[in-house]
Amino acid sequence: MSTTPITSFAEFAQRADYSLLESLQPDPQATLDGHDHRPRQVFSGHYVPVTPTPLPVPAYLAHSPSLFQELGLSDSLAHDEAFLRLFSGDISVARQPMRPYGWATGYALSIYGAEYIQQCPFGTGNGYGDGRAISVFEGVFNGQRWELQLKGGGPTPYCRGADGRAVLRSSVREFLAQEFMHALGVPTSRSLTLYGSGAETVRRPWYAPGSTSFDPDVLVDNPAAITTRVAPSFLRVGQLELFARRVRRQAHPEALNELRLIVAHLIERNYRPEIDPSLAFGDQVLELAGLFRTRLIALVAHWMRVGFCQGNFNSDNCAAGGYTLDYGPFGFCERFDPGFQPWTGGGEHFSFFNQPLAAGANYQMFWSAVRPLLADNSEALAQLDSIRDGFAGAMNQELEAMWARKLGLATPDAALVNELLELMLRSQADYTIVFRKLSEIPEEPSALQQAFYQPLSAPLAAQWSDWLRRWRDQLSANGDLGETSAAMQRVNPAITWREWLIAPAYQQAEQGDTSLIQELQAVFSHPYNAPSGELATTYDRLKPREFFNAGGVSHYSCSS
Ligand SMILES: Nc1ncnc2c1ncn2[C@@H]1O[C@H](COP(=O)(O)OP(=O)(O)OP(=O)(O)O)[C@@H](O)[C@H]1O
Ligand SMILES: [Mg+2]
Repeated sequence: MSTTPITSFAEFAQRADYSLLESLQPDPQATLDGHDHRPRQVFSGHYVPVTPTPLPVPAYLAHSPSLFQELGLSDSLAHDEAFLRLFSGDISVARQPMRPYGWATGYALSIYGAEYIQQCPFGTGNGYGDGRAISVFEGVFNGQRWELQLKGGGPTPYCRGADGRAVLRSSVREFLAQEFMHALGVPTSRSLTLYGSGAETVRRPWYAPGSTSFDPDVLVDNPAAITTRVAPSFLRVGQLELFARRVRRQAHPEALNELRLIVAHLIERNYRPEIDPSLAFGDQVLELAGLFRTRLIALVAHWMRVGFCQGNFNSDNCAAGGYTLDYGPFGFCERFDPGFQPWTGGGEHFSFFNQPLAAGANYQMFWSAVRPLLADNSEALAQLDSIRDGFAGAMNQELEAMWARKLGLATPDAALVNELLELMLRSQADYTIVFRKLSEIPEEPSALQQAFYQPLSAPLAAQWSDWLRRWRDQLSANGDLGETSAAMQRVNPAITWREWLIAPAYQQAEQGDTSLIQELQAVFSHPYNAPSGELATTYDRLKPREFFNAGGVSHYSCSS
C-alpha cells in the first residue's frame, strides 16, 4: 500500500480496476463507443456503456480534502488538467487501464411500496434509470474499491428527453451535504469534486427573490455543474427490482440469471467482508437480507438523530449498500416538526418522522426482488420472510436506542421521549439547538431559551421543569453527569444544515466566489465541535423569521 499521495493523473489512472464490473453484462444493443445519448429502451444487460458530455469551459470550484486523503490523492490533483477534464465530463483523457467510456444503469421505481412504470416514457419500465448519472471509474485506493460517478454528466439512454445536466445550485448542495453527513457519522455516498461550466447554463423552474409561492414562479438560467460522488457501488433497491420485474414478466430467457448476477455483484461490492463467499448462494442471499435490514435501520435512525429528511425515499433513491444516496430534495429540520418535508413533490409519506415507515416499504421491495432467487427452497423463503417480518420491530428497537443515546439514558424510555417531543413541538424548539442545550444537562428551562422560536409560556416552562427534573433523576441514578454530557455532545451536533446559510454559498459560487463553500466545508467537517467566535454568531442560531415560507429555502420543488 502506497503512502505517498498520488500527484499525477497517470498514477491515478493506474488505480483503475474494472474486475467487478466485468462480472456484469453490458446492454447487448449498445456499441462500445459509448455515443449513446438519446432516450431509448434498454431491454436487458446491467449497464449501458456511455460517454459523458463534457462541460464547456470547466472550472474548479471545490474538492473534498478529507475524501482525497482517504483515497490517497494529493490535493493538487483537483487542479490537474486531465483530472479536471475527466471529472467535468471529458473522458477522452482516459488512459489504460481506464475504459474510454463510462456506464449508466437502469432501475425501476417504487413509491412507498407501489410499483410505478409511467415514469418511463415507453410505458414499459425499460427507459428508466441513470438519466444524468454516469460512472466513469472503478478502482482500488488504499485497499478499498470505489466507484466514481458524475452527476450531471449529460444525457444517457435513460434521460427521458431531459438534458442530463445538474445546475450549480443543486450540485453545491449535494457536494456539501454528502461530506457533512459523513462528518456527522451518517453512512453516505461521498463527494470528490465539484466543477462548474463557464459557458453552459441550463434553465430550471425556481423561485423569484423573496417569493413565498409554493410552486416555482420563474425560470432561471443556472450554470451547469458536475459533482462527482464516490461509493462502493451505486446499486439501488430499484435496480434489483428492475431485474426481478423482468423475471416475473418472463421478459427474456436471461432474466433470472441477470437478477442473480446483480445480487451477487451487490454482495461483492457492498457486503463481501461480512458474507462468507464459500456459503451456498441462497445462504448468501439470506445473509444479505439480514445485513441490509440492519444497515437500513441504522441509517434511518441516524437520519432521525441528526434531523435529516431525505425527502424522496423511493426505492430508486434507496442505496442497496445501506447509505444515503441522492441529495436532491433533502433538508434538515430546524423548528421541530415531525411532518417536516422541504420538497414540495415529496408528500407526507416521506416526511421527517415517516422515514422509518418509508424505509420499511423499501425493504419490502428489496425482499420481493430477491425472492425469486430462493424460489426452489421453501426453508430459505421462510427465513427470508421472517427477516422481513422483523423489520418493524427491529426498527423500533433501534429508534429507542437512538433516543436513549440522544438523551444520555442508560435504558430506553419511550414515554419520556414522547413527552419531550410533545414539549418541543409546543415550545417551537429548534431540533438541533434544543438537543445540544440538553447535552449540558440543564436544571432549569431558562437554559434552553435560546432553542425556542417563541418565549416559553409559564405553564410550558413548568412542564419543562418537571420533565427536566425526572430526566435528570434518571441520569443521576445512572452515573457521572460529566461523562453523560460529553457522550451526548458526541451524538447531538452543535450545528446543522440551515438552507438559508447554504443559498448564499451557491449564489456566490454562480458569480465565481467560492469562499462561502470553503467556509461551510470547514464548519461542516467538525459538526460536534461548537463553532467559536464569529462562526458561532453565524452558524449557531435560529432560522430568521424572513426565511419561514421562503421559496427555495424553506421549500423547493426542483432538485435538479
Ligand atoms: N436533468 C436531467 N436529465 C436527465 N435525467 C434526469 C434529470 N434530472 C433527473 N433525471 C432522472 O430522473 C430520475 C429521478 O430523478 P431524481 O431527482 O430522483 O434523481 P437524481 O437526483 O437525478 O439522481 P440520483 O438518484 O442519481 O442522485 C433519475 O433517474 C434521474 O436520473
Ligand atoms: Mg434519484
